[in-house]
Amino acid sequence: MATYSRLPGSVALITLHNPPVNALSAAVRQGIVDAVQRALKDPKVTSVVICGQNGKFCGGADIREFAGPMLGPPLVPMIHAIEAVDKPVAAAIEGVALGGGLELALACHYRIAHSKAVLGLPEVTLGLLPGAGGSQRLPRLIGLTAALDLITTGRHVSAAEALKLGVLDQVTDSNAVDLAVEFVRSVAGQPLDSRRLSTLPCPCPPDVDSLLDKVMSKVRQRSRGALAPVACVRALRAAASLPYAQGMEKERELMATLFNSGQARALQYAFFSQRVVGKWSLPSGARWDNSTARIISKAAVIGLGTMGRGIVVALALTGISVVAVETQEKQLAEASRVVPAMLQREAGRRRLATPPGVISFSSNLQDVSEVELVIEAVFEDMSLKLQVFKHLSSVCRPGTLLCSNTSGLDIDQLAAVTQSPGLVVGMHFFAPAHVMKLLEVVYGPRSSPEAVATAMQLGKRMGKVGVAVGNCPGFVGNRMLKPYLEQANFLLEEGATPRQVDEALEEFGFPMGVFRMSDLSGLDVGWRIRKEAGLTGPGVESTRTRQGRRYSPLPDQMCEAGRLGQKTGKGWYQYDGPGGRVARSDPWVHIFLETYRAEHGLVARSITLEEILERCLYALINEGFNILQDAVAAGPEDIDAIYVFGYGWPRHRGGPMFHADQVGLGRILQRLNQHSHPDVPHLKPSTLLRRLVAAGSPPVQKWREFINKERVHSQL
Ligand SMILES: CC/C=C\CC(=O)SCCNC(=O)CCNC(=O)[C@H](O)C(C)(C)COP(=O)(O)OP(=O)(O)OC[C@H]1O[C@@H](n2cnc3c(N)ncnc32)[C@H](O)[C@@H]1OP(=O)(O)O
Repeated sequence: MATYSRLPGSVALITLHNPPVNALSAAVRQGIVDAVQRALKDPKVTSVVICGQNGKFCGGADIREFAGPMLGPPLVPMIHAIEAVDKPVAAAIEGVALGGGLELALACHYRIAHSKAVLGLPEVTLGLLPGAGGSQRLPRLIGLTAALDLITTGRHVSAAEALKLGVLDQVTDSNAVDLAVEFVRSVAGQPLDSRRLSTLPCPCPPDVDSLLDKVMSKVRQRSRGALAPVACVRALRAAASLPYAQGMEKERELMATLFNSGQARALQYAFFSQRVVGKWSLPSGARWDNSTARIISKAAVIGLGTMGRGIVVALALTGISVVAVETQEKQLAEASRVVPAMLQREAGRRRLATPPGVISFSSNLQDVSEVELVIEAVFEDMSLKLQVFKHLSSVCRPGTLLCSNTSGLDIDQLAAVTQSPGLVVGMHFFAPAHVMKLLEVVYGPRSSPEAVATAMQLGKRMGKVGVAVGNCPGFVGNRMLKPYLEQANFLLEEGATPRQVDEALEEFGFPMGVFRMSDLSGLDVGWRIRKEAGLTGPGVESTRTRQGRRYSPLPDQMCEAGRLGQKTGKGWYQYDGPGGRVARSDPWVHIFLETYRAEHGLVARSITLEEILERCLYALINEGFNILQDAVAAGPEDIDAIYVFGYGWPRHRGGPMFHADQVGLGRILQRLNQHSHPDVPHLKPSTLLRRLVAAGSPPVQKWREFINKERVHSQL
């Protein structure tokens, strides 16, 4: 709702009440409509201030209402009515003015904000555009060029930047509501025509068409199939070329198309998934709201390879003092040189004046004795990690949390060699660790709630999306990746080319197809893991069935030929040289594949894009169902957040489990059955998938409840 009060000196104060962010729900909109009417009718009122309760102006339209029928007064006429008021109206912006919240402020005649406020039109991130006049008013206020940037990226800006851009009239370090009240009193009675943004022309650069074309091609390239950024540019083209009323008509038309698109639903689901994963729970009953996190101020990182360096930077950026340990002198010297530069660069990118944390470098493990938390990031080798954990357990003071950045090794085994297994968890970062948003927090059967809570809290401080997951080989992300990679290799055996597979996946929306990705991360990573698993290496027979399952030796043979990817200048593609980035098809690979097929009596067939997507994605999704069934992930949102934030799954497709829901569980089951083969266990439909289909394919939002019920009745 919204409350109305009259302050001394003829100012009406309208306050939005809808915790936690004063979203514009039906009740709030109704409250605003009523309060504005009251202010208009009251002859003693000469000016109006709109603010939000509890230091938050407004977080925009109530996203939860998008799923249901439209109730209450619509936003657009409400906003028009505010602009039309013949008494000065000011928005007093504290906390946030986002989306519909900023659009409400743009309808006000003046905008005054607290210096800590954050403003923006993030609708594009929800698959929408600023559809309450924002796409037409903002460019009229700050010019087309700046509006294109804010609206197509959805980025949040500080009050200082908003003032510079001209979004705000004044910024204060003290109370924004008091200042706004004082301000509107001082302008009461002054003409308002020039303050109504809908009446102003849109300031455009002379080469407006070429600017719009350039931005359009940039968003198309960046958004890989997302509809909203393209619609945003179209709406801004209308603002630049049409009178306001016609521009609004275009905005309405574009919004209607977006609003009903599957992409908007997927992006809104992704918004809530990100929040759901923060409310973690463990099978033991420990949860985010009944477990206490420790506040870490001093940490250590062991191992300064690529991952370790990124983790050091991520920690230091939060203001934590870091002891960075590397026992190999050459690697230590290089890290001591490179890490401070990385830190400086990242601090600059985040607009921090100086990096807040202090880093000390050491080659001596003894130097971690005083820290509160250690993150081990040594080579992915179990015996080495066990040695490090044993050593840490004796060096660190009692109560120190010991974390491993392993990408899939057994956390419980590591915990077992320490004196306090309850204080051991996995903190699986993604490269580059100071940039990538995902953090898998892996709990073993003995990990304490405090250890999980501390790792999750630390992730949040580092700006990560932390997802608590159970302990199993590969955890969630890499466990699901295995069948995906496997299918991609099988497709090559059957007649596809790396480019064909990659193009299908990139068209789906991945930033990189599986083979380009593999070239980037290095083919030797998987090779080492397969050797450790006894799947390849000296003495292993070169057959296409290993350990009782279909196996493709193709990637092993690539490694044996020295083709390790970008670092060697050759992998599934060829590059300009070692470290080259531009992938070109390589005739060598085509001959290699033909020779391989001939040797194994395989006849290449033509493979459709549909088959590529089905086999790669449905194999991955099927493993997702197995993971839910095994309670390694608490719900589909956890898996989807992992894939969106760590594995390049296109956000406008919500995540693999959301995608399964959109495609239809019955269809996924039917296609898995079709592609299934006795020696490819990954394609055998999961029991959970079968049970969901048998239960009438409930929507993804109901799966958590369904799984819990099935578990109670021991059906899973
Ligand atoms: C005609 C259409 C016109 C306009 C369209 C729109 O306005 S679309 C909405 C545009 N607004 C946004 O995109 C803002 C979304 N919210 C945020 O970015 C953040 O929540 C915010 C406001 C920066 C606060 O961040 P913080 O980290 O402090 O909190 P958190 O994100 O955990 O949110 C707290 C709870 O509030 C819920 N919530 C936030 N915004 C909205 C919203 N606009 N509608 C509904 N609910 C919202 C959020 O889900 C959290 O609730 P929880 O129960 O914990 O999930």
